[in-house]
Amino acid sequence: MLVREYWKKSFSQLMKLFEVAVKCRPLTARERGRDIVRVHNDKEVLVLDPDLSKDYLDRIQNRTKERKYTFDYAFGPNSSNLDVYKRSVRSTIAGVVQGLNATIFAYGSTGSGKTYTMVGTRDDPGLMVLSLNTIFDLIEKDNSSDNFQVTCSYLEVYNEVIYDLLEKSSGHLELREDPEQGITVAGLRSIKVNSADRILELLNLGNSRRKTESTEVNETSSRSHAVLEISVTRKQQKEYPNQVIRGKLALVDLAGSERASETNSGGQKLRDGANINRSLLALANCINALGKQQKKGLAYVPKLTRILKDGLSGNSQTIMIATISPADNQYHHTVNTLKYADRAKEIKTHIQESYDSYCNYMRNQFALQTEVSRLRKELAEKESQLNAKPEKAPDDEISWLNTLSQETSENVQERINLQKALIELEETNLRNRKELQHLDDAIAKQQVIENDGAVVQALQARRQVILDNIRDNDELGVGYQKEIEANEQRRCQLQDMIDEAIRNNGNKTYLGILSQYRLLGITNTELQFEMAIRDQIIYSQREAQRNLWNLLMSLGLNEKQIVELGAKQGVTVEDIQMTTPLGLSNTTHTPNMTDERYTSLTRPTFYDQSGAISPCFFPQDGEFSTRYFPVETRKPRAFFREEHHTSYYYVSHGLSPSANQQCCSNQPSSYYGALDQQTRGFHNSFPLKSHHISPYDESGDAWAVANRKEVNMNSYVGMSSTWDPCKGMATNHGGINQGIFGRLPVEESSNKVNSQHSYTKSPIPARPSVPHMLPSHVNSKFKREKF
Ligand SMILES: Nc1ncnc2c1ncn2[C@@H]1O[C@H](COP(=O)(O)OP(=O)(O)OP(=O)(O)O)[C@@H](O)[C@H]1O
Repeated sequence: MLVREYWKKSFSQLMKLFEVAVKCRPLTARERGRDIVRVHNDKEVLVLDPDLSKDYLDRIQNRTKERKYTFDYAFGPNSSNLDVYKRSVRSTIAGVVQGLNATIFAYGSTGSGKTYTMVGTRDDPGLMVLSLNTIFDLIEKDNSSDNFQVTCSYLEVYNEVIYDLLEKSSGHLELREDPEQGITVAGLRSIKVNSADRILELLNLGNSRRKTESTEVNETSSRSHAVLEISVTRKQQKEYPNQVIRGKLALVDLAGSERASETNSGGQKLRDGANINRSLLALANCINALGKQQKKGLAYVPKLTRILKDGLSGNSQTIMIATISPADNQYHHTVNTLKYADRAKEIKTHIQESYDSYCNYMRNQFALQTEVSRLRKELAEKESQLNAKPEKAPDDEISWLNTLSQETSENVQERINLQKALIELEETNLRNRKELQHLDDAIAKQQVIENDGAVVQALQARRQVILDNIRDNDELGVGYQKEIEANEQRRCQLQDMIDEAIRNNGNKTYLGILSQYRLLGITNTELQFEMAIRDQIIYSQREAQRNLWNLLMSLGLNEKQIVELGAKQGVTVEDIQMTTPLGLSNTTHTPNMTDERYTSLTRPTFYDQSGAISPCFFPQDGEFSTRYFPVETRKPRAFFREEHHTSYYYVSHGLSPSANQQCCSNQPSSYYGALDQQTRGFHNSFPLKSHHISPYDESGDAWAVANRKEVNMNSYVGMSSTWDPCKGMATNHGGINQGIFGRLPVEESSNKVNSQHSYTKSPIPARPSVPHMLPSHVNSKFKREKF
């Protein structure tokens, strides 16, 4: 398959960029405990309460410690490494041969089976060996006549020091930032491999050099993170002769995720534990920033995160294999691992968000690059003309022009880089501030409700790291700002020189192009920057609006009172959920606030299973649908859009979105795509997978539920005119289609969306907070002039 086609295909599989699999190992011969883990439907993991004495009453009153989670894949104790590989990993490996990056890492507490899963045994080879087998198979079957080279390196990170596991007595290795290759480990041995046969041997050799300790939980517990990197270099012969494509696959066997205190360690081991956890925390942050560029100025980025940067960012595919033990005495570790893996599912949302901005960014970049290369070509032509006719332009003049052209080009490039860095910094800071708010919420919730000292301490430590990052980023931003000012000064000087030369020199065309080139470069950069700032301002204003709502509600006012109070002052107060559809509708849409469901703490927001607010939904009413599809019909349909997203969900009962015609069946249909105001059409839409009539359809009305797996795992989008999905009962919405975006409960048989954590049952404690302001170092020129 051509690389281009592969990319097209892989974009459609974008939502598979991050997947979570859980693998439960069998009880070992030494373990005498009870098996408390059950795997259902290849996706669900049920952890039973280790306390057998809990009775039926405890169970129905939800007092047991039984926990249930759903993942992309779940494997029980009878699954072999090959089973795990075939279902969850194999499809990813094909991408590596086509030049994509992928990271597969095993996460779990000590003794849960990480090394077994990654390395395996002769009878049950692990993911490292199986992946290499596939790579060689694919290369053998490739009929493109391209040349391939496969190399492996194997390193460990122990206490923030890097060692080469393929070297007998490796010293400490250093990380280097290479402008072409990104982050590299200086002096790391990279072995050319021609077949997968040797790899298990090499891995075993490497593993025997890993730092292991006997902890209370595991006799030979790995105290380090081990990274096997397989690099596939493909030299193309036909499509783009001699173009080299590199795909990297990182297979990571992390150190045990248990807390230092849990392994009963002290001294050196305690320090190991701290470093292991620091790396894990950073890895989690890095994964959370998936799809983003490397963020500048983070206070400290641990080695493991830096090493894995390429494989965790951009459009790399990442698979997390969470390993658990079925033993009852491992209950806490098992639940902690599953909770962490469950949280990792949120990463998909980030990917979607960053993909949208990534697409915009790529479009701008492409336009800019095309323009720049056109002008470069013109410049080169003019230069060759000048060289060909030296009598018309003396040598010193040509060299002066060359220098001027070179400096102009550097000045433009520097400006682009600085603006890009500043934008990235702003994005990092926004994310940091958002996380800070979440942490404040979580700390408040812990202090008020659950009062778990250890959790509060961990949250506060994380809070401090974020605060440090914000401070460092602010300082860095001021530095960038100064560099931009210097760049601007140089730009003015260069412009003066060009203007002067145009006035005095006959070679006007050349200088004119140079000037145009410089101007276009700057204009493009500024446009890009302006767009990013605009996005940020819109985002910040929404945040500020939300914060103000929280603030007002924490003072004991409910929404109705706030709206009335505003009306008395002649101020129109918009609902917190309200977001004007960008350029699509001028009418203000406000949900019916007199509805008795919307009392002060019961916002029409859904909460996910951890109690955090799930991505906001954006309801659109029937009027909006009619605007786009004026054909009179009784079939309800609705469009809705998530906040900060430009694409819309279309949900209908038996109506196609494109032709506004009856679908072949009377099933609920749901699509994801873009609305066009001009043509009033729904473009580039694609149907959402496996929509089905669910138990929510009880009302007999059009409550369509679409599995949004491609977009955000486990989230569902739907609509109804007479059905309240939160209460699980029929209700009267006065004929208005209600757009809902939420998560399904674990038990699909329940007929409520998110019944366990619906807004009526778990309100998030009110938190006084101040509106978020733009960081002070945002380019003040844009702030003043444009907004
Ligand atoms: N699927 C499995 N089938 C049989 N035995 C297994 C399986 N998974 C793990 N084991 C056994 O469980 C024990 C612990 O496994 P392993 O060393 O892989 O754990 P680990 O998570 O890497 O631990 P640590 O973090 O302490 O290094 C080993 O004896 C291993 O052989």
